[in-house]
Amino acid sequence: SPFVICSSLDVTIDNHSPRHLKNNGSLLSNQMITSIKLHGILLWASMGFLMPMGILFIRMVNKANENGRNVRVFFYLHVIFQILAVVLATIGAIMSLRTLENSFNNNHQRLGLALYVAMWLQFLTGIFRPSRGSKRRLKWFLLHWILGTTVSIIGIINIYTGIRAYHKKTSSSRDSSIWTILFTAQLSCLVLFYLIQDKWEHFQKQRVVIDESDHHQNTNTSGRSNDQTIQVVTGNDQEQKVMVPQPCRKSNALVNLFKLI
Ligand code: HEM
Ligand code: HEM
Repeated sequence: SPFVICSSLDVTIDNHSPRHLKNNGSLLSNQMITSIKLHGILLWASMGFLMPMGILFIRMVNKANENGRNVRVFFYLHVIFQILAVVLATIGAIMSLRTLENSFNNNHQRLGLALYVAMWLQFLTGIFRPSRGSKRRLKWFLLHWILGTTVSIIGIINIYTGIRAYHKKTSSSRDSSIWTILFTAQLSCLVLFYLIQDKWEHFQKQRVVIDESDHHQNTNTSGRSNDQTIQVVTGNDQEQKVMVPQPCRKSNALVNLFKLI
């Protein structure tokens, strides 16, 4: 029909113009597809991998030995990964704003734009942090924690919606479902990594704990191995507090915060 001839002519003559994308986006130039792929790869690498990895590294500080060196290594890993994440996402942002439609008429695009802004805000809060122990540090940590976690989670959601948008635009169902599965597999690896590092000391202590209980069974005939008490002598002589040792709870800054409140 004349319409088909006309629109295909349009495509061949005006290959790089975004004009023909307006008709529900089914006709895409090769250049546009390449731009979208590059956009997807950059933002996947940034918000789908580097950013969550950076967060995992700073969480490992809590577990790191008190020798100071490890702590600093994990802090630098946090900063390096977040700098890389911001650089890649910013390149992806500039690229997509220059080559894609800029219509911002769906959630992926609007949420994406908000993410670019929030990510930069987060980066700036990271750089301008008050020193540990100062008054503003607690408020800073709350902001950095909430904004950082939110950006990372919404970033992950936006990668899923991005893969869907890619599928809609290119109508290649096989392509998009495999990327969804791959991304989910990669996220599962990150979660596994988090769980392992969280339990690492526990794994290493397995033998020690068994040895200890053997020791108690041999020496402690009463069978109660945990009957030590600590007596706290207060100013008032009559009043003595008897405290039974509690098993150590793992805590992090947020738990400490709630204890404070
Ligand atoms: C967290 C990561 C991501 C963010 C922040 C993000 C952000 C954006 C933004 C702001 C736009 C609009 C650009 C413009 O029109 O100027 C856009 C469009 C688009 N993005 Fe993403 N994106 C992300 C991940 C992905 C991924 C992994 C893919 C998969 C290939 C993808 C595919 C697309 C597609 C196909 C469009 C075209 C417009 C549409 O129909 O939605 N995005 N993205
Ligand atoms: C967009 C980039 C960034 C994101 C998404 C991010 C995210 C986070 C998150 C979620 C935490 C809390 C981890 C936990 O659960 O304990 C955290 C902690 C921290 N971040 Fe970032 N961060 C970013 C950039 C930076 C930068 C650039 C710096 C410094 C130059 C920085 C310094 C810190 C420090 C010092 C902590 C530990 C605070 C404490 O435990 O007292 N962050 N970050």
